[in-house]
Amino acid sequence: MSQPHTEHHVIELGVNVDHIATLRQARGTTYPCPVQAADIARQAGADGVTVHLREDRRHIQDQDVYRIRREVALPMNLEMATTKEMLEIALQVLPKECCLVPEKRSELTTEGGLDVLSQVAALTDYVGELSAAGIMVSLFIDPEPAQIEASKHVGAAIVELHTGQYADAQGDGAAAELIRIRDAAKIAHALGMQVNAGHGLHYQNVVPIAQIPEVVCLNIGHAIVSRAAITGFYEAVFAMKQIMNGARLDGEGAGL
Ligand SMILES: CC(=O)[C@@H](O)[C@H](O)COP(=O)(O)O
Ligand SMILES: NCC(=O)COP(=O)(O)O
Repeated sequence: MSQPHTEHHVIELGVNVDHIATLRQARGTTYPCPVQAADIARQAGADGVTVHLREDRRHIQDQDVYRIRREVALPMNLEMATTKEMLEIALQVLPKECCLVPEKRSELTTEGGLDVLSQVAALTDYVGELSAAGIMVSLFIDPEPAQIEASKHVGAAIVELHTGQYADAQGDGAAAELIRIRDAAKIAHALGMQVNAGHGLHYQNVVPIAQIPEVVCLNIGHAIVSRAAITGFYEAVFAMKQIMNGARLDGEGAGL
C-alpha cells in the first residue's frame, strides 16, 4: 500500500454488497453470501453496508436484507425505489438510512438520479413516512442545484450525489463533472443536508471525490467486489488444487 493522501479529511466508506449476490444469483447457489461479505467489510473497517433491493430482485434478496440487518454490526443503508412494497419492507427492516433511487427494469445499472423536482408532493409524503419511523432518508440525485433544493424541500436528511457520469467521463469531461459534484456538495451542505456520493467509483477515480470536504460518506460496491475476485483468485485456485490432492483445508471460510 502507498502512503495515505495527506490532504484527505476522514471519510466514511459504505460497502455495497449487491454484486456478491449477483454472482450467487447467476448460479442459484447459496454462495457467495452477501451477509458474510458484509461482515468481512465490517472487519476491514467499513463504516456501513449498502444493499439495493431491486424490484426485480436481480441480486439482493429480501432475506439478505433481513439477515444483514440482524446479523451484521454495521449501520445499513437500504437503497430502494419509491414503491409501496419497498416502503413496507423498509418499515419492517428499520435500517439506519434509506436511499431512494430511480429504477428501470431494463437498465444495466442505475442510470441517473432521482427526479425529485417532478414529484415533490409524493416524495414529501414518502420521505415523511420513513422519517417518522426514525430512518434517515437519502435521495440519490444528479449533482444539479435544482434537484438539491427540491431534496431539501421534501425533507431529505441526506443527498447522495450520483458519480456515474464522472466515472464514465474522460479528460476534460471528467474534470467538468468533478466541478459539478464539488459545487453540488457545497450547495447541499449549505442547506444543512449530509452529503454522500457514489456509483462507479473505483481505485483510480475515487481520490478527487474523497477529497471534497463536504462529502461524509462514499458508497462503493462494484469495484470492491471486482478487486476481491482478482486478488482472491490465487488463493482460490491454490486451495482447490490442495483439496483435490487430499489436503484437509477448511473450506468453510469461503462459505462453500
Ligand atoms: C443506486 C446505486 O448506485 C447502486 O444500487 C449500485 O449501482 C448497485 O446496484 P446496481 O448495479 O444494480 O445498479
Ligand atoms: N449508491 C452507489 C452504490 O451503492 C455503489 O455503486 P457501485 O460502486 O456498485 O457502482
